Amino acid sequence: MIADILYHEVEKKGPICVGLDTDVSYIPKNFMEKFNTIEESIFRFNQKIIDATSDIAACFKVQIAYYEACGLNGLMAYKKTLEYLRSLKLITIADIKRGDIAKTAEMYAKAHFEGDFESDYITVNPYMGLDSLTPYLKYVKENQKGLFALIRTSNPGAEDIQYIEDRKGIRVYQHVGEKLQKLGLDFMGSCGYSSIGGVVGCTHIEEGLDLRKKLNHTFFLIPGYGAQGGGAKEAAVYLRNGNGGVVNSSRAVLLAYKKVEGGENEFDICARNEVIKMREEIQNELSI
Ligand SMILES: O=c1ccn([C@@H]2O[C@H](COP(=O)(O)O)[C@@H](O)[C@H]2O)c(=O)[nH]1
Repeated sequence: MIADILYHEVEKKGPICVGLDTDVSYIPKNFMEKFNTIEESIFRFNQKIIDATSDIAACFKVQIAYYEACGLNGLMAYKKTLEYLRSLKLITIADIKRGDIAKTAEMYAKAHFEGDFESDYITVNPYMGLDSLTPYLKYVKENQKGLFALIRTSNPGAEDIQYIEDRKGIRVYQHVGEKLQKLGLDFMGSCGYSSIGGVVGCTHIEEGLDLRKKLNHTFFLIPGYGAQGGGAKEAAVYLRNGNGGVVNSSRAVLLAYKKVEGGENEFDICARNEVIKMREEIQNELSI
């Protein structure tokens, strides 16, 4: 099960997921100019970030929107980035947030679990219902693939729909989390977590405590660190003995060089230092 592989990566390296949300405007000008195409600039930038962090990051999340925004050039960079990560046996999460009727989901599964854009995990939006997840499950069972399904997202507007309560005061996201955990019981790894994971933002500490307690077999992908205001305190509540989740940071890592004088010439080292700092902050919080 992919959950076991990710669990062991976290054990070895700590719970950090590096987010490769590579907006071309983040690439330092002098680096960008070394290459003839946007595709090559994006890919080579990612490659430097990956090489600088692969020993301290449990996994890498590639957010497809940043690549789609650059058209075919971007998608080529996306494909090459995933291939590079997989060639180094690093765990990949394709942040594609798909959600559609089962027949269409079948095509999304084929597109992102096989072929040009193959990834270990993909993110899905389960708010269309559990039938929209069914086509992915055969890949989870037979091909060591995994899902991270949205539960309680990190954005302020998460409250608009995810906080709607039933008559007993139970919120929509709590129902979603419980349904996903139940579905995940058929895909349990020996580590005690399922390959059907959940996305929970580290921007709200109270929800974190409750979710960690109730969803004891759900491995979490935890965005919201850094640029969205989440910190070690909020992220740590989702972890158990330092495991059971990976904390994503994208902008704070990719743009770390902007905080250092002359940093654009060593953006990869700045990214590495940011990951080390983040890992230390979370570890300190866990040891309190
Ligand atoms: O609830 C969610 C779900 C996904 N994301 C994604 O995570 C990263 C966050 O990027 P930062 O730059 O570290 O803020 C981004 O790819 C989002 O699409 C999320 O933020 N919240």
